Amino acid sequence: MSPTSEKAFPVSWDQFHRDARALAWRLHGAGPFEAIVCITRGGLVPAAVVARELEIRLIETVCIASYHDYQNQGELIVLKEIDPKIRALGDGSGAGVLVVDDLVDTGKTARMVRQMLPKAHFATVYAKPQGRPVVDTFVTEVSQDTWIYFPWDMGLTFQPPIRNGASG
Ligand SMILES: O=P(O)(O)OC[C@H]1O[C@H](OP(=O)(O)OP(=O)(O)O)[C@H](O)[C@@H]1O
Ligand SMILES: O=c1[nH]c(=O)c2nc[nH]c2[nH]1
Ligand SMILES: [Mg+2]
Repeated sequence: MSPTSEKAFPVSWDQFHRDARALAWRLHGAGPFEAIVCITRGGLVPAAVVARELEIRLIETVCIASYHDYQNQGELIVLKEIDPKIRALGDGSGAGVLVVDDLVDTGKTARMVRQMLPKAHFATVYAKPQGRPVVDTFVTEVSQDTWIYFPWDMGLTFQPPIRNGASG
């Protein structure tokens, strides 16, 4: 993602819950899934909603960080690998495993997890065009020059009146 995204796409908790539930509806016909692997930290929230809706109770994490400095992507760091018991599912291919993240942007994070679980089903709530080919199921696409603002990263602040020069 470029250091200064031109467009902002702010998402409230309510909207995120609706979108994550819409993702669960789409995934309902794509399973069954034996386990969820969520890509932390962003994948934790949609994974909780999807796990509840699809009644999946076996949840694993793969911990990857790459946006160390706000909108600048750096080196991908794997802080925790997938448990070998989960990697062994589907004869070691990841078949029957659902990988969940909040979004794909460049697709680098998802591609790295795909190498670990080649036949897993990849699902994100939001997708940008560069990352879209890496995911099997998503809910909403936004343009590449949009930054998605998640509710866990935001707080309530005063908004100046539009007439005083507030930007959209
Ligand atoms: O498609 P990409 O360009 O690889 O970007 C997408 C990834 O970036 C964000 O994670 P981040 O590295 O910021 O860590 P976090 O989930 O802990 O916030 C987001 O949650 C995705 O996992
Ligand atoms: O909060 C975020 N919003 C984004 O649009 C994005 N892209 C990569 N990582 C991201 N994190
Ligand atoms: Mg993430």
